[in-house]
Amino acid sequence: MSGQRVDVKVVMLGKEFVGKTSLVERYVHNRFLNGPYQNTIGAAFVAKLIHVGEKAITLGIWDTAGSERYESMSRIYYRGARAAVVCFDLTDSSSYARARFWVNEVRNCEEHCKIYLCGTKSDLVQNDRSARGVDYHDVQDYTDEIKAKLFETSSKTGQNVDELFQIVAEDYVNVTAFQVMTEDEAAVNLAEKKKSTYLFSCCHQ
Ligand SMILES: Nc1nc2c(ncn2[C@@H]2O[C@H](COP(=O)(O)OP(=O)(O)OP(=O)(O)O)[C@@H](O)[C@H]2O)c(=O)[nH]1
Repeated sequence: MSGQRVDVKVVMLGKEFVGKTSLVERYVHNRFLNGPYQNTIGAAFVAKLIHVGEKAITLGIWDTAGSERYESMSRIYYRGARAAVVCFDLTDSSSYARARFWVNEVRNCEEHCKIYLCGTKSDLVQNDRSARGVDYHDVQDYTDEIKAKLFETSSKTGQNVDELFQIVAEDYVNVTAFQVMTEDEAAVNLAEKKKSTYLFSCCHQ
């Protein structure tokens, strides 16, 4: 993948063991690795081409290490990101507290980075509702407050995984289209302004 042009930098953030790598594995390779847990060291990069309508764009996904040992390194990876997928494990309330930490970090440092909160391992809470450690409504309220989007995913079953990254890509395309539009509008306004300034100055000479 080296040298590949990336349109959108996406960073995966969240406490260790919440399932960031599994989410990327499911999305990019459509598989769920059942073997023993291996923590990410530093970060891993993968690129994926995705279509939004007629438009093809490449997501460059940085999967960071969740261990607090690598916290300062993770900061390097969200620099310049347009989307942050901030993950927490739906069965583990401490991982939700950690997710809020990352949300604050990103909001303070990257004003153009959109935030997607992702509650992982939804298969575990679907099978056993008492396993849920994070209240859905609390998270939804927080998501609204920070103007983010919320997904509950399972990398095991694949639930909502493609949908999450598709929305990331769509939001990017829409925001870019909006920026182009406003830039075009600004150019028109400027041209209009120049014309009227010219008329004004002609009439008053
Ligand atoms: N049941 C279930 N288990 C999951 C799911 N996603 C991940 N896991 C398991 O959770 C453990 C941690 O998953 P990882 O994807 O390695 O977690 P991570 O967030 O990348 O961890 P770090 O690399 O340490 O930051 C593994 O044992 C996975 O098999 C899921 O959707 N459902």
